[in-house]
Amino acid sequence: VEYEVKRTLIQFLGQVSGKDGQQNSSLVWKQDSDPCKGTWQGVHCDAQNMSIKKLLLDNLNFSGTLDLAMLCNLQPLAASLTYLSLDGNKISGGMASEVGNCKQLTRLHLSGNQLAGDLPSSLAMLSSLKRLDISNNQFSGSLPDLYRISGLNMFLAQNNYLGGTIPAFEFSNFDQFNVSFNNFRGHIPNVHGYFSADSFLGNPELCGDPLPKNCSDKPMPLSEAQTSEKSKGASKEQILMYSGYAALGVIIVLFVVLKLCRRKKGENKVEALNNMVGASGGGGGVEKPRNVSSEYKNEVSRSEFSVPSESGMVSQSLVVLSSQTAMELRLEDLLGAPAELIGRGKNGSLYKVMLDNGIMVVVKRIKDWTISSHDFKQRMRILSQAKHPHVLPPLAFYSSKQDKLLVYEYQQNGSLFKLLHGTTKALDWTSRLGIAATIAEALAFLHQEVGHHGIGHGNLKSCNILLNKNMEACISECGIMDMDDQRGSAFGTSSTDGGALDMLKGDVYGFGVIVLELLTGKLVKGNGIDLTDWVQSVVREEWTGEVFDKSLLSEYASEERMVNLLQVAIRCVNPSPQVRPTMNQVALMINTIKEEDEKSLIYEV
Ligand SMILES: Nc1ncnc2c1ncn2[C@@H]1O[C@H](COP(=O)(O)OP(=O)(O)OP(=O)(O)O)[C@@H](O)[C@H]1O
Repeated sequence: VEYEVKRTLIQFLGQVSGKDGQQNSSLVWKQDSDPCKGTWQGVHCDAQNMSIKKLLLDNLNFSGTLDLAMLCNLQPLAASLTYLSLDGNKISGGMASEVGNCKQLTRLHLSGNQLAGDLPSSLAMLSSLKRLDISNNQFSGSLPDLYRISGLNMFLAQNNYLGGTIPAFEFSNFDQFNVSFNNFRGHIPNVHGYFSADSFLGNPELCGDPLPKNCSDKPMPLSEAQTSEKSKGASKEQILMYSGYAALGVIIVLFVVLKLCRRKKGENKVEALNNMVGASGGGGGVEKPRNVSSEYKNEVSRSEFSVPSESGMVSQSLVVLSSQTAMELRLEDLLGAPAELIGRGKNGSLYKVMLDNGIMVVVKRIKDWTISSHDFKQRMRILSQAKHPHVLPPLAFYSSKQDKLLVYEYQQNGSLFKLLHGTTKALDWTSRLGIAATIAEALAFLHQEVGHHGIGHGNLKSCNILLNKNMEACISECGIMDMDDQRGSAFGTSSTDGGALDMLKGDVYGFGVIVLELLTGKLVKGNGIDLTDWVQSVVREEWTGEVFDKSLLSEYASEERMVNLLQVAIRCVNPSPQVRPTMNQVALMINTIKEEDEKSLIYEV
């Protein structure tokens, strides 16, 4: 291999690894050795002509900058390199236009880095390219003409800030295609059924099949509305149309006021969701939807739908996360539907909303959460991807500076809190143990899937454990509370520690308290007594038997296994977060108890 090629590769490695020109400790690329003799890790050569074919440098914790110009400007290298992979590092910088010189590239994998800036138009000149993965970066701007690359069969660009419209790709050529969670807008070109909504979700201004959002319902973005009006001026037709709208608006306002007044009647505290978002939209940013079917919706969306984002320029709308749900959920549907306030916690308010199509959802409104829209969007994306049968996913969300709305499916069987402390028949031991095992497993899953993103549940308590239609426990409202907001002392975490680990250990504490509720049947704060303190003091006095719910003892449930479960709970609520087990360990311990319980039942039968 030529001296110049080796020198360039060593320089490239120095830059991209972020070791200030020094070699990454795990890789030994030396000028006096030959990259094609197997000593340069990550370098693969063409055995016949000893040219560099592949650079595979995934997950090496690189934190430098990407200099594609350096690689692709060196003719002998550009002429042989077919595969460049740098997935899963922390590389910053952008994609230099010189990438277009690496004409032999068939695979370019840059996923999971911090690359930013526009994609160069020269990318579309890589006519041999088959697989392009730029997902999970911070790329922005519009897509180059990638549809021109006839052999491209994988394009992954999810989780960036890419915008503009999606060009008419020949989707039948692709086995993978994903542009979800970007800022793409407009009509999705015909995918001919090759890809589902999952490939396009999380682009608030994108519409059409396979997304549930019809393009005809799409509100015109404020910026576009403003510029088009400014540039063209109002035509006669427009003036007529707007005065028509105004007259219609007055009628609709009267109609809505009348309707709301009627609805106010009765004991139920019914509120219209549009009022609540109206508060946040007070800052301005009124925008007219192009074509909304009913008059009522038209009014609602006209006055409340569009709330300016932080930038004040781009309109915000509901981001639908779940393609499974058959409903065409739109913000105006939510705002127009009757909403009943069913909870007002420290996190925000909760509304039960009956949609036009008869589906019941709940909308959690969180006010003044200091998370940026971008971080919130990322968080929602991550959470929506952590799918588990016992974790209730958000169906959709909406974000403005003051308000965050989260939509969940309504669970008609209520919460574990109600089940334990309400008036219904007491739960038996097997059901309680089953619930503990289910929650432990679901929470362990959540921690494993999203914990490394610094996300945990954050507010685990028995009213956030809901019972689905099969009466199985599901964890709800995951990840919508920051550690900073958490009840530090109650969760036994010090606010100074912070960080993801604390969040997870806070969840372990919350879980421990739920198990104590299951075992004792007592409220967490009943008559001013803290359940955790009470249990610990009773156990210290060696009166453990006194802790358990009397109805369990009379059932002749195994006290031994109840004590085992109690011990797990006590470990979870240890005042020192570091000493608490992980949720994975907890799930294993509880499963063992459950298995023993099941065995004993079989034995008894
Ligand atoms: N998806 C849902 N379906 C049915 N009931 C729900 C749903 N989500 C929450 N609830 C119930 O609605 C009530 C109010 O919920 P809310 O989240 O406002 O209370 P909270 O959890 O105490 O508040 P916070 O989360 O702010 O601490 C609770 O009893 C809860 O169990």
